[in-house]
Amino acid sequence: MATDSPIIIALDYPSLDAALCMADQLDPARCRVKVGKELFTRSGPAVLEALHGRGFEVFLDLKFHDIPNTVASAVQAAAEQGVWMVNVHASGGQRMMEAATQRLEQHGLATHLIAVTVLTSMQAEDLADVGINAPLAEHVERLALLAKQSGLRGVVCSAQESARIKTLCGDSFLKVTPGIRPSFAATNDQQRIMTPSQAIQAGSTHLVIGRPVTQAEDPMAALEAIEAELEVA
Ligand SMILES: O=C(O)c1cc(=O)[nH]c(=O)n1[C@@H]1O[C@H](COP(=O)(O)O)[C@@H](O)[C@H]1O
Repeated sequence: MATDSPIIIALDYPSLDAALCMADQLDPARCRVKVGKELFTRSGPAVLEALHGRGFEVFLDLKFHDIPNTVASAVQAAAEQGVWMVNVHASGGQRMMEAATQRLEQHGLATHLIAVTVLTSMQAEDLADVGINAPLAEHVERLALLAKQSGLRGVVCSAQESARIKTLCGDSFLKVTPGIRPSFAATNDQQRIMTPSQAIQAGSTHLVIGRPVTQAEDPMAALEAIEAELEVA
């Protein structure tokens, strides 16, 4: 079932049952879902089949980062399982991203391939620790442009960077933004955050939201509060 909603709910759970318990409270007409490293490592492709069977479009968030051929093959494997979106780390470089893009094209696979720029949990000091002394925003811009030049459909970035990436890479280049914190939610380990409506106004095309919904006492009420906030924005 396709949805127009920009909301992607992160199903960060340690088991298939726990993830499906949450998915069963959600409506595939009102959000997409994201399967990340913990859930996929525990449950494998069965979780994709179960979510597809319930009508959800799935973002498989495994953030591939390896030599070009290995990443291209992993992206192909994800796309052949019918996922709506899959991602790689832009810092894997242009040849890696191009190999993945070309592999999808060669096999006629329509899955959206996007690249992580700088994780939303990171700040400038964290980049400096790994030898990147450019200002954080500049490094995000560099990686977004590299992803675009490599034929990718968009990036994962913080909503704080969406406006600048929109100017540099255009409206149709996807800006998928985690680190979304509605006014009622805790920050947790995220650093570069924005509210849902601020993020959309800044040019984010998709909002990745995990704990503010999945750990809410009433997850559907939390999702509805976010939808209401977006409608009035
Ligand atoms: O690729 C991602 O989805 C991602 C990239 C990033 O820079 N930051 C980030 O938080 N994420 C993911 O987005 C989700 C955010 O979840 P919450 O912090 O619970 O809303 C988690 O599943 C993260 O793995």
